[in-house]
Amino acid sequence: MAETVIEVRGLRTQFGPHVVHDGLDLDVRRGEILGVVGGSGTGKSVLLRAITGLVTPAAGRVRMLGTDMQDAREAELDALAARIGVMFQDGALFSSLTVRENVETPLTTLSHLDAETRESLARLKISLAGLPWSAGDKYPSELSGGMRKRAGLARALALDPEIVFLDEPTAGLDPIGAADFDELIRGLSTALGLTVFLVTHDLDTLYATCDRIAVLAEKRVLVTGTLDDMLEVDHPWVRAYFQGPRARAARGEEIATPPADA
Ligand SMILES: Nc1ncnc2c1ncn2[C@@H]1O[C@H](COP(=O)(O)OP(=O)(O)OP(=O)(O)O)[C@@H](O)[C@H]1O
Repeated sequence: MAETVIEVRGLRTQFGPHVVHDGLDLDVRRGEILGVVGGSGTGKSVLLRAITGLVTPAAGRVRMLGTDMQDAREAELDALAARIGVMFQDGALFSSLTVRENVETPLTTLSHLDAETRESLARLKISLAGLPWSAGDKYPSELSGGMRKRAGLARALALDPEIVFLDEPTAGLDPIGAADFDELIRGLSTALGLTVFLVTHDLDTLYATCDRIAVLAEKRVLVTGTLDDMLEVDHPWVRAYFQGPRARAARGEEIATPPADA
């Protein structure tokens, strides 16, 4: 079995009295695309932020790429940060910088790179994310939503990460743009051996890209498994989500239409 690159044990996160996760365990394996799903407010984004060190857990442990994050020194956390990439829901680009400058930002941490090499690497990542060369000279406000997402992905890929975290990458995209993005993620994962932690509500994305699914409910990871495994899970939310009409459509099953005179 593939190496575990993220190991979460007994995670508790809370904001004041509001407990989001309690006793949450999760393993992510090298090279897989793990889809993280759950109802609105179940803590998918907070889990992504807790694993990437942007939210401090109230209890529990996160071990990523061999580093115990709660015991690590600052230098170790910096080294770890260079091995992961994060794409936030809105792209989180700096509006006053061009796309190229945005993608160059993480590269400035590599002091041995001169400006010309930084620019070439940024351009490479921009085209890897499926954007035309010319997009590098544009400001985020000059791009469509789909292009902004690709720019966010290019920035997440800037440092050749081993793991990328994607928070609802297809939200707000039209179905064709979303399908293109799914293909891009799958292609990058295969070509680069990337591990992908993918938070999504999008059933089509799950079916098109994910190797495994983790379902968040009741403050923890309720179940993990393949999409086929999800059909066997006897839990009201899991049943409604994976056996509802949208899931059936995503699987390509025919949906029975009521007779005209019904
Ligand atoms: N910085 C914060 N301060 C206080 N509460 C927060 C903060 N961030 C998130 N929360 C709360 O934590 C809970 C989980 O939020 P999160 O954004 O992770 O949900 P989600 O599962 O990603 O939801 P959605 O599917 O709607 O995006 C919510 O109740 C949210 O209000």
